[in-house]
Amino acid sequence: MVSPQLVLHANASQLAAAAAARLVTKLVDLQSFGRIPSVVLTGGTIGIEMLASINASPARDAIDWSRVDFYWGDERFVPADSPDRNEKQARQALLDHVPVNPDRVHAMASSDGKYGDDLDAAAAAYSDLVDHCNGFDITMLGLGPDGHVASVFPKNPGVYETRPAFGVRNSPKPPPLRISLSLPTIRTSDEVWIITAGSSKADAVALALGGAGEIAIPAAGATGIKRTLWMLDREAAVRLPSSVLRAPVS
Ligand SMILES: O=C(O)[C@H](O)[C@@H](O)[C@H](O)[C@H](O)COP(=O)(O)O
Repeated sequence: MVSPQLVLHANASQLAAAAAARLVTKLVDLQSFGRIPSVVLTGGTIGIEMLASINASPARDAIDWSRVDFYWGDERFVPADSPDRNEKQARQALLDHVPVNPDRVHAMASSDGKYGDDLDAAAAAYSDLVDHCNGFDITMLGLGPDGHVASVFPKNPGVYETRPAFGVRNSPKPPPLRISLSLPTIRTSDEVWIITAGSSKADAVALALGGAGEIAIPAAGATGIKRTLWMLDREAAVRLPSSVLRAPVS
């Protein structure tokens, strides 16, 4: 397992802009080799701000958006038009403003979609979809103050999940019903980027990078095959020992 790489930024808006620039560059690079990149998007404040930053970037149109496969790390199991939907927020921030191929936007079902309110059927369908894609190029994740990534919460049954995707009930973070990729599936990604800002995340960052196990801190188990990249702002990094803070702050 590759050791995590740490990049620090001065504040949340610089972090979102830097993550956006990094994703644009990565997608252009992968497409220059004739690849159709598969990217796992995240919900959450920074995750959506990053997408909006891509949309505002002049480099946005350097990407052939019709040749990118989009997945989600998790989704709230609510009606499609709910403002809580990660998909809706991602579309508003970026996906509805670029010429994506609708067949390559692989959203997790909503509670008023094809599977109705059957959370387990909706999760099983996403499991089947993910089973047939051979891993991801980049999985982006936000981080909760409790160390959750996607909707894998500490000491919750989800930390033991081995299915590609699963239903979450009683999520500690509202809304209660969700679909999430499991940690083993996140680990099929070539690169995992954990992008987080703010002092409320500092303890979780320090525990995840300080050797905590994934049952207590699921972020500790969010690793990529080739790269695990932690992109932080100063506040989220404040509990890290100086020995870890080798990366220059931008
Ligand atoms: O659906 C979700 O809620 C997210 O996927 C979740 O994993 C999020 O990324 C973290 O909770 C961080 O969220 P914030 O950046 O808003 O704190």
